[in-house]
Amino acid sequence: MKIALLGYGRMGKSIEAIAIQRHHNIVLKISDANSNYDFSDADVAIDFSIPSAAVTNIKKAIDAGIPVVSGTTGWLDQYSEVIEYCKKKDGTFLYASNFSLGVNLFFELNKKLSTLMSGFSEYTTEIEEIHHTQKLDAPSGTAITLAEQIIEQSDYKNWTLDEPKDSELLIEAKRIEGVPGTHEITYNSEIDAISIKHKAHSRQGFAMGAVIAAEWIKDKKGIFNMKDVLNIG
Ligand SMILES: NC(=O)C1=CN([C@@H]2O[C@H](COP(=O)(O)OP(=O)(O)OC[C@H]3O[C@@H](n4cnc5c(N)ncnc54)[C@H](O)[C@@H]3O)[C@@H](O)[C@H]2O)C=CC1
Ligand SMILES: O=C(O)C1=N[C@H](C(=O)O)C[C@H](O)C1
Repeated sequence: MKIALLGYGRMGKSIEAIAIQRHHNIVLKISDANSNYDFSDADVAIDFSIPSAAVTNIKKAIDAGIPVVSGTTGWLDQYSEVIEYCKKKDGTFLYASNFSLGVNLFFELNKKLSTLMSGFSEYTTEIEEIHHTQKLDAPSGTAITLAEQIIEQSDYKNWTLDEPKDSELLIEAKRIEGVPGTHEITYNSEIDAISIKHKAHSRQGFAMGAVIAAEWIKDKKGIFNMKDVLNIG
């Protein structure tokens, strides 16, 4: 498979290493908006860039008729616009806030636990996410997905990074040098606390998941997510 990498930073480089191990070729590497976006050689595009560049990158790949997988976070206020664009152009698009198998299993666990806890108002819920200090967005895309799952099952109406008011679910975003990505959800009462936690040891799981998603999407048409790829949930 011939892959265009839209974004060649920490994730772009990790994806390149895994793609080569799996006998794929990297035919295009984009590092900034002034690069030459010549997709003519590519079967699929993988976007791990920056929040302000993701939408343009995704649309350029769709315009070129190339299926595109995106893991860039921090641009989701434009998600519906991108989905409409992709449908209009009869393109192929897959977004995931987290591509690792472990986090996608964790999403399922989160849904189950939040359903179980929904009847017990003595517990308050909070999410903690920890990432490296170079991360541009807060909270993480993964924490937003976890929060949306909890909100769907509970009386929480939205999430906040600040002191929570009524019906607000607290996400605490910490930045610590070298941390690839840790997410923990805690249900706290006066009597006890229940926590579930996912801790990435490296970027390998994210990169592997992105390559597997690109392999899976290559010859498909439409809008997909990681649940479709992993067939879970
Ligand atoms: N969904 C997932 O599983 C994961 C998502 N991420 C997300 O992926 C994104 C990238 O993460 P990292 O690689 O750690 O960041 P990074 O900062 O190491 O890499 C981003 C790269 O994008 C490049 N860039 C700047 N403007 C660009 C443009 N117009 N087009 C293409 N590239 C451009 C930068 O030069 C940089 O090399 C972030 O949004 C991060 O949150 C990161 C890990 C896992
Ligand atoms: O920026 C990162 O590094 C990560 N970003 C993703 C997110 O925002 O959830 C996924 C992962 O936790 C690493």
